[in-house]
Amino acid sequence: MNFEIGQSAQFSRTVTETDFIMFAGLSGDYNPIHTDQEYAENTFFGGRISHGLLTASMLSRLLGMHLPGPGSIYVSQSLTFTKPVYIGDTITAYAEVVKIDEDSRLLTLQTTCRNQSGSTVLDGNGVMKLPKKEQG
Ligand SMILES: C[C@@H](O)CC(=O)SCCNC(=O)CCNC(=O)[C@H](O)C(C)(C)COP(=O)(O)OP(=O)(O)OC[C@H]1O[C@@H](n2cnc3c(N)ncnc32)[C@H](O)[C@@H]1OP(=O)(O)O
Repeated sequence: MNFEIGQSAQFSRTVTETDFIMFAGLSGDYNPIHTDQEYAENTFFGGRISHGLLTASMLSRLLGMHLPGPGSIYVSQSLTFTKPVYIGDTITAYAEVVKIDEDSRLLTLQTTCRNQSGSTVLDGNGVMKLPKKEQG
């Protein structure tokens, strides 16, 4: 396996209102904290916040496309949503290899998402199974 402890990858994107609407349609989760401005403004959060799994979907892209990348499959992912994500926030998803099990072809990555202020909004660990050598 051509991976090493400490190897990392990241990318950033800005969350839009369209993301909220499309994710609500895709998932069927129309929770008013995401979809109803008036409702959300009257909560502790002061406005609509991202679906937690919309933010987490950035990890899917990071692990599936970058590290370990295409051909790998998700085995597990822990998620702690530490701060809300708002429309217009620029989120950086980051993954770092923390464990390599050559025999079982399992890679464990520490995964975080941070906002433009550097605050962690999501934290967890992902485990990915790598394809056999002959599969790529
Ligand atoms: C399944 C989907 O439909 C729902 C989602 O995906 S929600 C999106 C993902 N989650 C988040 O974005 C949460 C991010 N994390 C946080 O904001 C905080 O870590 C926390 C609020 C979860 C916990 O903060 P903490 O300070 O440790 O805990 P408190 O319990 O003291 O809460 C702080 C204030 O938050 C208010 N609050 C909690 N839950 C709700 C809620 N469902 N709606 C509105 N407000 C909520 C809580 O009232 C506290 O405010 P208070 O003035 O102190 O009472």
